[in-house]
Amino acid sequence: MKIALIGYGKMGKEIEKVARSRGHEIVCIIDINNQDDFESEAFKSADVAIEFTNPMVAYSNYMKAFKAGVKLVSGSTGWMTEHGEEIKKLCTEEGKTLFWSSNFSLGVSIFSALNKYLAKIMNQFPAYDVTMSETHHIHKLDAPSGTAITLAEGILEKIDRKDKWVKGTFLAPDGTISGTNDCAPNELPISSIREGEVFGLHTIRYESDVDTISITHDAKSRGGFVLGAVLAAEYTATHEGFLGMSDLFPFLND
Ligand SMILES: NC(=O)C1=CN([C@@H]2O[C@H](COP(=O)(O)OP(=O)(O)OC[C@H]3O[C@@H](n4cnc5c(N)ncnc54)[C@H](OP(=O)(O)O)[C@@H]3O)[C@@H](O)[C@H]2O)C=CC1
Ligand SMILES: O=C(O)C1=N[C@H](C(=O)O)C[C@H](O)C1
Repeated sequence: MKIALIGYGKMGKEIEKVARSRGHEIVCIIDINNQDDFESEAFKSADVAIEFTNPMVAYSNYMKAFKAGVKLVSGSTGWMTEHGEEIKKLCTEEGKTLFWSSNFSLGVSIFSALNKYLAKIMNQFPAYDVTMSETHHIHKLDAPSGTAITLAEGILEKIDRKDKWVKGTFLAPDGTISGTNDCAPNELPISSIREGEVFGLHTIRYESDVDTISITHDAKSRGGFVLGAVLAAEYTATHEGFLGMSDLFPFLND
């Protein structure tokens, strides 16, 4: 399969290696300095482009790839709130294709199914309140993480006494703390910590007066995200529309 890369940072570079090791050809690499290449024949020849950039530029990259007629896989986070509905509509009603996930790892897909199952149980036990926390490396631009937002949406779907997630405390790389976890009973706070080179740590915690139940996913490397993105590209080559992990792993759907 012919793959183009958009964004050649931490994820883009690892995806290149895994894609080549699975027999794919990298036909074009677009980074911040060669934006004209969206119009190149090499880019247009790709079966799929894999995009990992940042919250500010992801949307405009999608528009450029759609214009070039190239299907997309993207893991960029932080753009959904502003442009999510428009992009979904372009894919469901106007023939464009984007496979997007806030987290491409199989482990997080399993964790996400477990999260929803636990939330469904905890809906019956109001003595427990739920909070979330996520920890990532100091270079990360968005907070809360895209994964934390997706997990929070899974909880809100199942727990009737919660109807919105809110930003909780934020521990910045320089050690300063801002924000608060004090919130209304209907709100689910997500704390964010930025330290060192942490790949991605997500915890969901249910707490009563007498005990705590918590579940955690801890990424040991970027390997899971990278393999998942390449598997998603292989899937996207033969599928259309707005795609996600529930298409790739339908057996995990509830
Ligand atoms: N869904 C998932 O499983 C995962 C998602 N992510 C998300 O993916 C994104 C990228 O992560 P990561 O690779 O770690 O980030 P990096 O900052 O390491 O890489 C991003 C790259 O994109 C480049 N870039 C900036 N602007 C443009 C542009 N307009 N067009 C093309 N390239 C551009 C950057 O260049 P420069 O440095 O010069 O600005 C940089 O090389 C983030 O949003 C992160 O949250 C990350 C891991 C897993
Ligand atoms: O920026 C990262 O590194 C990651 N971003 C994604 C997110 O925002 O959830 C996925 C993963 O946790 C790594």
